Formats: sequence, structure tokens, C-alpha cells
Amino acid sequence: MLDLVLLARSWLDDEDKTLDAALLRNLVQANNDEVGLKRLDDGQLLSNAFVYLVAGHETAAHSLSFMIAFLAIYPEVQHKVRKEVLSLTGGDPTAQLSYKEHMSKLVYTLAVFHETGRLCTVAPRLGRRVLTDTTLTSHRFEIAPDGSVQRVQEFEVNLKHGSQVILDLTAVHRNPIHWGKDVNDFRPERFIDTDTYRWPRDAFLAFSTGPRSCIGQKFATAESLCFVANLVRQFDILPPPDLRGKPLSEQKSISDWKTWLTTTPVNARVTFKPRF
Ligand code: HEM
Repeated sequence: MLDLVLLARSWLDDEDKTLDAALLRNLVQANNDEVGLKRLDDGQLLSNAFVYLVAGHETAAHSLSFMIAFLAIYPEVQHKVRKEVLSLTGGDPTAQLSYKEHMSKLVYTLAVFHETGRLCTVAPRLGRRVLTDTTLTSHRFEIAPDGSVQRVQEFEVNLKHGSQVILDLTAVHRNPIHWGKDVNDFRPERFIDTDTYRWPRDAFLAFSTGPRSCIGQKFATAESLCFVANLVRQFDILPPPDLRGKPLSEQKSISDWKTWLTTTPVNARVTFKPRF
């Protein structure tokens, strides 16, 4: 893949290639003027392009696609999101929304974003190297026919220094011990605290946790909420014509995915119907 950097460098003086691989080309160009420690080597340049394209773009785009698909198949959720957004501007669907004034008030819309990230986890696995011998406590359990958890047994997992571990975030997000027996249902309310309920922060890892968690979390959240808030004000989001009126189990196919570099929507088809 490092060949790509060489190729982009060879295009710097080629007028015909100005628009080809523009991001990588611009990175290579900007780096040309740097000297000493500030200058990135080719591997670092490629890593930066990877961060832009995969960490920054693909994750956010896929998560937004899933969110829009869920809004299409759960019209009651879409209605609540629209009501929340319109309540911020006195019902005016064209009034400007402001990050400073309105973002923190999109409580339900944020819950929809989180619930989407729980059910469709775009970064489904994380890798970590064990730095010191560690013992973790885990649980075995069975799921009763009504979905409740039973026969919970604690056990220890010993991790040796130097081993590689893969964290399965989808499994954490679908664990009924943390999320209850309706764990597979799309229910944004589970991300809203009440007087008697606090949603389990430690069991939501869509952006990972700790010092190497997603540096773009705030940005991705803001851009998603901003996009959806404006979208629902202007459009009704509907399932595609062939799925309208069909049972939810069939409509859910628009949130299907395949696991590739990130969890990738494969059938996110919706119709946008202008509201005015
Ligand atoms: C919904 C959107 C996003 C999701 C679900 C997401 C998820 C994640 C996750 C799970 C990690 C941790 C990887 C690990 O621990 O190995 C991560 C890291 C990272 N993300 Fe995001 N991300 C999103 C959007 C973004 C955006 C918009 C940007 C940049 C503008 C970004 C930049 C990064 C970077 C640079 C890292 C590496 C941080 C480090 O290693 O210190 N992400 N992301």
C-alpha cells in the first residue's frame, strides 16, 4: 500500500491528476514542506490517510446510514425525534439550529444515535496487547425462553503478559446481563436516565473507552445529530416502496450488514418524502 504514497508523490506536478486521490495527494504535498521531526515518513502518511478515510469517514457514514434506516422502519421513533427537534425552534422547520444552544437538548435524538451504535456497532472488534499478567472476572449464563438471564456463573479468565486479545463489542452490546431481555430490540429509551434507572455506561463501547478511545466521538456525535435533525425537519423517511406495509421482521432487512473493515450496511434503502 505504500506504493500509493509513491504514486501520489509522482502526481504532484501532473496537472491532469489534480483531482485524483486528492486527499492523499494533499497530505503528501503538505508534508513536502516539513523538515526534521515534523516530517512524516511514508508509513505515517498512509496511516493519516487511513485515519481520515476509515476512522473518520467510513465509521460515521455507516453509523448514519443505520440510523436513517432505523428511523424509516420505526416511524414512532422518527416522530419523536422530529417533535424534539421542532420543539427547539418553536415548530419552525427552517429555523437555524445552533450547536451551542440546541445540541445538549437533543436528548432523545442522542439516545437514537446511541441505540443505533449499540445494535449496529460499526467498529465491532478491538485488539489489545496485554501489558501485565491480568485476571478478569467473566460470566457464563443461560437465556430463558422469555429472554431473561438465568444460571449465572462467575469464572476467571487469566491473560498472560504479551498475549493479544480481541474485544467483541457486538457481544457486549447484545449482552442481556447489561441491557435486559429486550436486548435485541431497537429501544432508544434505554439510553435515557430516569430517577430509578441509569443506563450502563461501561457496557456501551461503540467509541471504545480509556485513553485510546475514539478521538472523533464528539465530532461524530455532533455531525450525526446535526444531519438527522435537519433531515427529519424537511423529509419523512419511509421504507422503500416494496417494503411498505410489510411486517417489521421484513422491513428490518434494510438494517442488514456485512462485516468488512467496519460493519457495513448492505441494504439501507429508504425513501425521502419532502414535508413542504
Ligand atoms: C460513529 C462514528 C465513529 C465510531 C463508531 C468510531 C469508533 C471508534 C473506535 C471504537 C475507536 C477505538 C479503536 C481502538 O480502541 O482500537 C476509534 C478510534 C479512533 N477514531 Fe473513531 N469512530 C467514529 C468516528 C470518528 C471520526 C469522525 C473521527 C475523526 C474525525 C475518528 C477518529 C478516530 C481516531 C483518530 C481514532 C484512533 C484514536 C487513538 O488511537 O488514539 N473517529 N473510533
